[in-house]
Amino acid sequence: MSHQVVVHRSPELLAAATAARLITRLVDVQSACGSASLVLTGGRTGIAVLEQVRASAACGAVDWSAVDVFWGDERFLPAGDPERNETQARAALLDHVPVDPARVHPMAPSDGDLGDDPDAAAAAYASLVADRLAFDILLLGVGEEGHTLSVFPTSPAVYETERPVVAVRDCPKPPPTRVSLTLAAAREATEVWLMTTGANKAEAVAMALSGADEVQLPAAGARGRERTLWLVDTAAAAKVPAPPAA
Ligand SMILES: O=C(O)[C@H](O)[C@@H](O)[C@H](O)[C@H](O)COP(=O)(O)O
Repeated sequence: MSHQVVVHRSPELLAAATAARLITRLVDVQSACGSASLVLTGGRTGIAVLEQVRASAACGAVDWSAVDVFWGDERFLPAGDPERNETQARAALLDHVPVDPARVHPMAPSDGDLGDDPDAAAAAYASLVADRLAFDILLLGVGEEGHTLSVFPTSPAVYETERPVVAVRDCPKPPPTRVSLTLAAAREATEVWLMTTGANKAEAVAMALSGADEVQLPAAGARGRERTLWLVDTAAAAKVPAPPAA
């Protein structure tokens, strides 16, 4: 399965163009299937795209009541904590579109019914998504050292092949405790979109697109069943090897 790379001239253009792409893709999937499943991520780029979806004149073209919303990973913090990916996604988009609350599936907070137990939160989410992993679109960010979701190089999570969702501890990117889909679970998605900007990501992007091993560069293991799309700005694309001359 090859991957597609789309380069935008700036982070702002990447966010706006990816938002337009996401709206169009959701509309197309809903036209064919009536509903759509979307997995959100955290991080600056992921949230900026959601903000641009909300700002788009085409936002209302999506039947938001027929979108099933999931998260690829979550910071294991109390409900409403401003650092939670859910909190940021709600502020950026979900609180401003008519989603069906029953179809929005956040990962458990650290102060919820499951208690301060990330393993229990991971097991509960694994049960929820077990037979729903064929997500239509799974959005991902990419870290400087090549992490994606909350799967970091050489971490226990990167070796996980049985469970679709795991607890992550001692995460190099704060906060240290998280809940995350595994790469194997992410690969069940129909389309995986990796979105990142900035010169500090150029090395990770180039390594991922040059066949790096997923243990050392987890983003390299993020592939969709039908499509893997890298959405980057010029700075993040700076070290991507030029395609061979036709
Ligand atoms: O919870 C998180 O932080 C994200 O899941 C993480 O994987 C993020 O997407 C990357 O670290 C990129 O973040 P930036 O887009 O802010 O660089």
